[in-house]
Amino acid sequence: MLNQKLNVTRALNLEVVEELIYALDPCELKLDEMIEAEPEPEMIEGLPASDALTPADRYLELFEHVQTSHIFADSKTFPDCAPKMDPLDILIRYRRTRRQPGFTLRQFIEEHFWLPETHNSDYISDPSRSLKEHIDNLWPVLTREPQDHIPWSSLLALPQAYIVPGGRFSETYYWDSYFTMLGLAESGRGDLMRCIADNFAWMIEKYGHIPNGNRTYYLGRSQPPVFALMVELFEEDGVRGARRYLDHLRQEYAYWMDGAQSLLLNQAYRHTVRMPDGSLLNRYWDDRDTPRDEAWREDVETARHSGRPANEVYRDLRAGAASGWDYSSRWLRDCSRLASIRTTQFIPVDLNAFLYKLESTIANISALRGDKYGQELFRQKARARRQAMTRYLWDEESGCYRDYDWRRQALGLFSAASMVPLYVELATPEQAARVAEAVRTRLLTPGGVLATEYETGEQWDKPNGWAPLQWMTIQGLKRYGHDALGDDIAHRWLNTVNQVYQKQHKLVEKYHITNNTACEGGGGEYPLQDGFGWTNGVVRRLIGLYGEP
Ligand SMILES: OC[C@H]1O[C@H](O[C@H]2O[C@H](CO)[C@@H](O)[C@H](O)[C@H]2O)[C@H](O)[C@@H](O)[C@@H]1O
Repeated sequence: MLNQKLNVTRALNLEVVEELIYALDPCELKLDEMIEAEPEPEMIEGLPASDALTPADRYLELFEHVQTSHIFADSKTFPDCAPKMDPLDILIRYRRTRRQPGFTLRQFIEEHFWLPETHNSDYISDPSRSLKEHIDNLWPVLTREPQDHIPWSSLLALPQAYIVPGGRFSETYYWDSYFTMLGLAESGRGDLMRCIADNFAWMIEKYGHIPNGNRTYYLGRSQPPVFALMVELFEEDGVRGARRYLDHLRQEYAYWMDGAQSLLLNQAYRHTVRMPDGSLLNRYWDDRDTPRDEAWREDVETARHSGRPANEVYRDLRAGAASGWDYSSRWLRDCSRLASIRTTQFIPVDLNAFLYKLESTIANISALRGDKYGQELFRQKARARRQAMTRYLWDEESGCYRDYDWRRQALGLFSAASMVPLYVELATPEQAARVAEAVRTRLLTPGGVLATEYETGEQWDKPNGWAPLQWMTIQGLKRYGHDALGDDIAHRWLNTVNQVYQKQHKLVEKYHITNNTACEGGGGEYPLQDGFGWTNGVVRRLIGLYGEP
């Protein structure tokens, strides 16, 4: 039996190796060039560890049967179920019994799996509490203590406590955590901030990068790289010890730049793209090109109507999830069709601004440690990235940053991502003034700043406003002296969140912000979620700065 299990595990790993090899777009990098560029051992290093198979890998046709049978309304429910016994035994039992009279899938699943707990679903908020009190009282509800890993479950155990967003999101999320930490600092929870950062440092050591979230099915990708901003937050808020993360920052950088040195002009490999002038910029990527476990039904459906090779669509959907903007007109060739998604063909302005911050932070901490060589090396990388961004992502005519479609060699859409270069202070004062004007005239609404100008039915588009985008816009503007606009947006956003809180006594993931009366946001592939980690974080920070609305 043991040998049998080992063979299955090996077979699955080989499948992943093959996936990685064939998943590379031949137009981007030919196979023999790739082998020359990346020696074999390094490629194998990028694979998930053998104990990190996803539920789709483990349950094979049982997984597909569950996802297609609609026994759970949300595609994420089954991947989050923990098995009651060895998955291989479950699969064997399934194969043996599925055609027998009286077999029902729902009953089989309930007998063999623990369904996910919804920790905060029984939380009742106290309407007499102010917004600030409500948020401070919610931190313990959204906190998960380190726990033993349930064998074969998709949840990756973490060494320290962490905050989850809430609702269906019962695991930690990379970029959410930074915006959550802003509020934790304001609530005097430096202890939790440290735990969260240590968890991410631990994941860098264990997996070589910070995954989208602590689930096996999130290991193939990361999310907007904000670890450097977390480290900086420590210094600002007096939590000592930011310097000890230098090695982790450098390791995260190596993940994002993997393969870059061997790229010829116009070639791409994983997250890196060599531009026509020889400069290097980055894109979002996922090492897999299969339907996402947590959105399996949706992805299969999208690919079916795309008229494109399914694996290409899956990769672009996964890369879109890595961007944190899942989904948005930013990644679509045709704004009315998710199937036209081309995330891997875009050089995103926010991703490159975050990497500029990472390079600058490595340079700064190297200087503090007396490493002059490291300091100059990373200063130079940051300078080069800023130049390349100005060349390819800056739109002089409309005065804003835009994503760049490197395959078509054309600018993409303007969005609130244009504010990230201001947030990380890579824009010139002249560029910042023009971006401020573009935001004021094109994205400002009664309730805050829109993600984009386009109404597509996707959640990272009009009419939705999101907490992380408000925060980076407010602070980005203020960093360049546009205080009046920044303060105005802060008040609009506080008012939005408070209006809904007064009626419903909860904070949510995103808001509909185009009308004078704010309401809950919508759109996208899953229903609106309550909680909500990053909204709480940003609002708590703004209350500290501006007072209660
Ligand atoms: O289940 C679908 C997708 O859900 C996540 O994305 C959304 O929620 C995250 C947690 O708040 C947030 O970080 C992201 O910006 C949202 O769009 C998840 O991150 C995706 O990977 C997943 O496929």
